[in-house]
Amino acid sequence: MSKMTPEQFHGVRQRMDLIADQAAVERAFDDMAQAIEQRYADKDPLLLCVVTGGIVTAGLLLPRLDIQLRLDYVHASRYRGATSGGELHWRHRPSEAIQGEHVLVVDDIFDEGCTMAAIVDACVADGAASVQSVVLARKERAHATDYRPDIIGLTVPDRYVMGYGLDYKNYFRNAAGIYAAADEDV
Ligand SMILES: O=P(O)(O)OC[C@H]1O[C@H](OP(=O)(O)OP(=O)(O)O)[C@H](O)[C@@H]1O
Ligand SMILES: Nc1nc2[nH]cnc2c(=O)[nH]1
Repeated sequence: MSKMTPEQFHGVRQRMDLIADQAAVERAFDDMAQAIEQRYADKDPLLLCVVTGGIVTAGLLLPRLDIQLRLDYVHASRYRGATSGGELHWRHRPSEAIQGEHVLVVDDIFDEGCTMAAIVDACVADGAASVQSVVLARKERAHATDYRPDIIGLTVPDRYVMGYGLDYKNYFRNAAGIYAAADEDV
């Protein structure tokens, strides 16, 4: 995994713009959790975290959910440390575990939408009883698919965003807010 120098890291941090502060993001998580509880109270869903970016979203949702549920993960990535997407690479697809389940796919962002659409299609192909999705953020842009997530925390501008699990060149996933990279850094 490639590294940034401290000078590069601090430069990106100084230039980035705040999109949603910690309080706004935490409120979005409360709303997402409420929507999930309403849909899945009696369904014993299988939450499917999309690694890596979805880890923080799943981790902040789980303790807010007071319902019977289980957790598994898929690992599918298009960006792989870059700021524009490419082909989807599957690294973990738990096909057998998905058969007959009410699956809720959990990810950090719906941008072009290709990643989520492909994961949802894969779950259907693997025999899920139902498949819905939740994302922390949806980008305000035209998407490359007709598929839309069922539950969306925040809408963010069409800029490269980071924080709360979203990376910039593998860094900033731990930022406690959602930030947009400056044009010169994208
Ligand atoms: O809507 P799309 O344009 O398809 O992009 C969304 C995907 O991009 C990011 O993953 P990425 O491929 O960067 O991998 P990561 O989870 O390791 O960050 C993000 O976590 C979503 O899964
Ligand atoms: N970190 C990050 N990952 C993405 N994947 C697709 N779009 C984005 C984005 O704006 N930021």
